[in-house]
Amino acid sequence: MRNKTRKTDSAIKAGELILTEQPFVFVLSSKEQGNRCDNCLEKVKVLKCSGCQFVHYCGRVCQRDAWGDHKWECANLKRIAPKVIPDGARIMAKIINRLNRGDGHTLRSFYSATSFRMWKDLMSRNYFCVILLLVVFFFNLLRKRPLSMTISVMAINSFMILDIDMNSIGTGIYLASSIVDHSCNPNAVVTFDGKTISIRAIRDMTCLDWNQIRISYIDLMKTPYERQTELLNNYYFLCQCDRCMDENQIKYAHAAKCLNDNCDNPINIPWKANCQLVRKLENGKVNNTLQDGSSHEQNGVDEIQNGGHANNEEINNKNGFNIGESTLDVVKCKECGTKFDEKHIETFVKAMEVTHGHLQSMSGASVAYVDVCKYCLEKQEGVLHPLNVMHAQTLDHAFDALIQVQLWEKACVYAEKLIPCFRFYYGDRNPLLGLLYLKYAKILLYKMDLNKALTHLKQAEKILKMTHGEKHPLYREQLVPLIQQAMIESN
Ligand SMILES: C[S@@+](CC[C@H](N)C(=O)[O-])C[C@H]1O[C@@H](n2cnc3c(N)ncnc32)[C@H](O)[C@@H]1O
Repeated sequence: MRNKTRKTDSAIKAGELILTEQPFVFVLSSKEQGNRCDNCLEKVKVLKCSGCQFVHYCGRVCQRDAWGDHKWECANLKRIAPKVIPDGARIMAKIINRLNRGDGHTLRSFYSATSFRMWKDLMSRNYFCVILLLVVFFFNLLRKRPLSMTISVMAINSFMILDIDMNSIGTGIYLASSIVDHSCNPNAVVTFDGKTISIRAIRDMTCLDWNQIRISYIDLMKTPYERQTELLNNYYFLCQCDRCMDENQIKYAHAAKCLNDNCDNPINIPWKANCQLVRKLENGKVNNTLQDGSSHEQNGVDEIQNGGHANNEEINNKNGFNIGESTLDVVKCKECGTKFDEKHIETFVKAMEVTHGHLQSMSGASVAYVDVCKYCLEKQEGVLHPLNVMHAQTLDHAFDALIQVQLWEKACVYAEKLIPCFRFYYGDRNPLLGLLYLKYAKILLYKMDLNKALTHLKQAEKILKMTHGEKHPLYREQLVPLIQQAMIESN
């Protein structure tokens, strides 16, 4: 596959496209079956394949385009009843089909004019991770090495395909793009137009060195510890990026608001036994610093094998960590000296516990609940720091839920509070921040608050031009017409 690549020897400006590529294999999520075309992933009227009665296409062009891959799948799908096929199984079958056709050793996907990756490169490069994964998860389940190897490579190298609103609609393996490592403070971003992946720089670079390019593999609005755990569990490395090690990220993540209204210093109150905010490596070992300042050390390998969970009770007992005792009566703002008494601490702990419970119950749900979010936000008001990650997550859910039920006024209030949180957790050059500005501006436009709408549309333009490029449908078909509308209406 001759991808659109970029020269490696000249400087790169933020916003430049550095790679665009078609997938080696991909699948549309089963939850999207019947809503989107299985080939171009467009959300349009679709018709079922008359052969397998499972996949849907928007028309003859896509059906013909997909036939090379679907032919084999179609014949096999016909034999399955009921047709409930997990996405993982479907993509796995597609990989096996490609490998049987010999594409694993022949299909080259270029990330520069002369350098490329093939499926077999993924198998060998991720060898350590694959072996680890085999030992931990699959050893007893899958004794056929080639099959389990394929599953491991698939897990580590797959990309979630996102729609225009950054919702997941499928999974794809992109051979060249899979060269890129992770950072929670990335210098490049991934976007999709249908199934086409694009990687753009979001920082200026002196040249294109693929060893230095970093994208984010995960949602960044989490504590460093949660991000590290997710990366450890799914990608088998301990993230030590500057954002994970940033004291500010750790300080604000679970912070209380200072009782002094004129002080915005984050206050750290231990709210949950054994709650960790970051994993640190010291002398090759993971040092889990607890929120109360005490710490314990663990061997990095042990940490990986246990997924970071196995020793929780043991740590708890060892440290004798107990909320409600000595640590709590000394909570005092380091900036202004304001003291927290037992009642304030109890209110904070309660707000954190309530929020934690509700966020967990909403995390798997496809929609957030307005009343639940409002209840949590009332408990958080004046208690949690405005940049506390759980406050940010609640606001995020609340904003989406309010848009669903068209409660525009309240949505605007939450959007205002959400913007600084997005900047803090996602950074200033993140597609989600651009989208937030766009969604907020749409509401402002509807409310005829034209000047403010235009200001926010300009913010969205600045970010989305860099992350998506001017040719992307989000920029061309959504943002530009809204800017034109706002300009015409405000004149
Ligand atoms: C999709 S691959 C990325 C490319 C990989 N470095 C390669 O050459 O194939 C994902 C794997 O790369 C490694 N990786 C990615 N980001 C990393 C980081 N920040 N630190 C350490 N290892 C990382 C992990 O082993 C992870 O499972």
